[in-house]
Amino acid sequence: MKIAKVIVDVPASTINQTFDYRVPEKFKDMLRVGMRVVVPFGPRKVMGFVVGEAEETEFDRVKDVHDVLDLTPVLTEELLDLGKWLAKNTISFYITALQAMLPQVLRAQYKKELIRLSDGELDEKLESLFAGRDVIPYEEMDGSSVTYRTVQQAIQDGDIAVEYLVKSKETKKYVTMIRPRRDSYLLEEAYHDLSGNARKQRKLLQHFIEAPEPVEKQFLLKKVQTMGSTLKALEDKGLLESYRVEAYRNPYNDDAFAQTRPLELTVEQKAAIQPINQKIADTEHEVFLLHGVTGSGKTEIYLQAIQNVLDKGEEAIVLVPEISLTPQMVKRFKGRFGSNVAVMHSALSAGEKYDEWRRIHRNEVQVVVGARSAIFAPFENLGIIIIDEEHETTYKQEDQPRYHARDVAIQRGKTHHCPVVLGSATPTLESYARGKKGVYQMLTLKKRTNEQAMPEVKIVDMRDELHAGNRTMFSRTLKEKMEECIRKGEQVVLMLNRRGYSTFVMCRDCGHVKECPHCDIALTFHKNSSRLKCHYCSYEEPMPVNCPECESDLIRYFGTGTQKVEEALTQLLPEASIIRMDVDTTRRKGSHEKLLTKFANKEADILLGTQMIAKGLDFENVTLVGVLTADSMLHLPDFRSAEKTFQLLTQVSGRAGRHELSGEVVVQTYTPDHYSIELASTYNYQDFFMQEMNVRKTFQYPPYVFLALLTVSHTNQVKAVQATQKIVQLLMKAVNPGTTVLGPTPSAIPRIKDRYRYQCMVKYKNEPQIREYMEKILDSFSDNIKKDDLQITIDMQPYHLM
Ligand SMILES: Nc1ncnc2c1ncn2[C@@H]1O[C@H](COP(=O)(O)OP(=O)(O)OP(=O)(O)O)[C@@H](O)[C@H]1O
Ligand SMILES: [Zn+2]
Ligand SMILES: [Zn+2]
Repeated sequence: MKIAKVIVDVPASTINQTFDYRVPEKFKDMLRVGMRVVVPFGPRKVMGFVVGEAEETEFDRVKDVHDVLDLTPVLTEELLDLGKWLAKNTISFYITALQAMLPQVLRAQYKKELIRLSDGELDEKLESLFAGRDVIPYEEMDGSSVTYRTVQQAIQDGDIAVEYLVKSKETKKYVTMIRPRRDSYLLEEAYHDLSGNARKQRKLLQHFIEAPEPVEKQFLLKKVQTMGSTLKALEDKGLLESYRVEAYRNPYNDDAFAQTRPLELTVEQKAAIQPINQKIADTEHEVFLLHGVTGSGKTEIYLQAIQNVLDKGEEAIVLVPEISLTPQMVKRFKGRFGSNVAVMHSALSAGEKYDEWRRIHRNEVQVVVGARSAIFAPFENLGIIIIDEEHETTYKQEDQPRYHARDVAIQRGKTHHCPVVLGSATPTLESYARGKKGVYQMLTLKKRTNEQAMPEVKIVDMRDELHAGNRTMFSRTLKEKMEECIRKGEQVVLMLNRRGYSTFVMCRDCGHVKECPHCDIALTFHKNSSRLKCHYCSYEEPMPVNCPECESDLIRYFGTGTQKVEEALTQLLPEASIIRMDVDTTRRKGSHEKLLTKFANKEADILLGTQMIAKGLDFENVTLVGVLTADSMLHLPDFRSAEKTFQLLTQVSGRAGRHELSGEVVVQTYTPDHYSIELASTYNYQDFFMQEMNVRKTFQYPPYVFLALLTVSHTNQVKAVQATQKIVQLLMKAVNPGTTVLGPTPSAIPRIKDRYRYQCMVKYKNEPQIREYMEKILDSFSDNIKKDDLQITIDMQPYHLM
């Protein structure tokens, strides 16, 4: 490569373009498109991606590429193109889009090191460079007589490695291995020659006489219970040698998963998988919407379709929502495909994520199961993309680039000519409408695989409870059913629908609510520390003893936290054992898994939790599901609140009676007549869809229109309003007559971190140039953004209208 076209890591509006850099001789043969480089940019050196190459450049003064960070490209040509598409669609910088596709380790700050892998003799100059050390800073090479060529040769020979050290230090991991340098009989001779005092040395030799295979140093030292110096003595005698190898951090022990075999599909499943298999066989793109009730065997369809793809020598991406990426879920995929599966989710450390990514990058696995960002897995022969629980809002990224994984999946599916399967018991209105129109091909599973009816749902009106003198948070029905269930030795799942609820603090005398001084939102009470915290800016203060307004001491916290429910539950059913699962009890790594295993082993009668227990869990002994507050989401300022309520109730009801035992559900609510609650209780998706579509039509919301949300923020309220006002005017002038431009309106949270927030909402049916308008707006405000600390965020597919 002579001239590299580079996208530099400087996110500013004028810099969505490539810059030419000359490739110095030493990099000419190895530099390729898709690698990361370090280039001079103004006075600084910055990271960049090589996105193209040329023989010559039209510019006179072109600087040199300073350094190359990768030995193989980290982004394929397809991903480079996808990045361009992503940037354009989400109105982001190209560099931001490219960064989003890589694991964090490759995005962060870096420092390079040379690592010695071999204890054998190196090139003379290299030897003097290392000067007895195992690791040296890369820069030392620059001042030395060692050529780049020599280093590259040594890397190829496996004698040394280049390592990018990230601030977090979580890059590759190396382990030291020990192996014998002599044949067994020679070791045996040496064994007898050793003096009787050298007991540990003899033990070490003994080990290799019995088992000549290389073994990890740590393991060996532990086994023989000796120190490195003993080992060193044997190395010095030329009997053993040590060397370093790269180790993957595999968070899952693959051997621990019992192998599973494909199940004989039911008639319904067969009918559903057939069209998918056809597209796989024909190498054709199509989007399928797999609409199957909970427990209808969608996952088994995914597994078998993936098997087909693997048989064809191709690869598969499976997206599952973060919270259903449970050990149970991992087990289903690892059980079928073993170590051929990489798992990517946020609970992994940066290093673990990087390792999983590299296993994909090096074609060591063919299947990835992961949360949202796994959609960028660097596979080159994709045969299928599956999005489970396609209705989950976590598939939308809420930072730049604000993409929806579904759109990215479809884009990649088109490029790779492969099917995309969207699965759900409660598809989004958008997807279902597309299914009805034939844009997506609809596949339906109406029955559970166990042929059981869906669990019966009983709605309890909590107002009646109050009238009858029951002031607890448990209805009489729920209490009775829980008692009965536990008596029979079966288990209960209790969900507290907390979204929209928080444990805020209010004065009973004057009604004063403690708010964050920097954000217009109530502070949340944290019982453990007895402090009030803001969830938007991390502000905190101690819980007041008296009301700051009226001095009354009747200041109390309100709302129903899981802790509070647990306490009440213990009073109600003192003999029942409870596992509480919420953000607090699952913060530590692995605790989520531990709690679920405990429940699966029937070590508790009741699993009490927030939304996180509604999804994907499959316990055979659960026969009762209780929902404490079905309607707490309904009153949020969100046009999807009815849809989300319907989805959540359906999902959580689906946890009961999934195996031999039949199940029951009790839903407590203050609005029993709301259609989302009523229709969820009869599993009537069709009617819900029709009703909700009417609502969306009346109020002009998706899927009838597209939305774009601009949020403007500034520390000065007037400036925020004025800028928004101007944006509204600019847009009004540009758009079609059928398009609505709303604003300026204060955002649902009007102030965060002392910044006032106003918004402008665009509702449109057909605006082919809407993205250009948005870019123009950003351009016209670029001075205010740079110099006056104005912020404008644009979301082309808003989910949080906050
Ligand atoms: N063909 C089959 N024969 C027998 N059992 C099956 C079959 N397919 C799936 N199952 C079993 O039925 C249960 C439910 O299946 P699965 O979890 O795949 O459903 P699902 O539609 O993905 O459920 P959910 O949407 O609730 O997560 C599982 O225990 C699974 O092992
Ligand atoms: Zn008061
Ligand atoms: Zn705050």
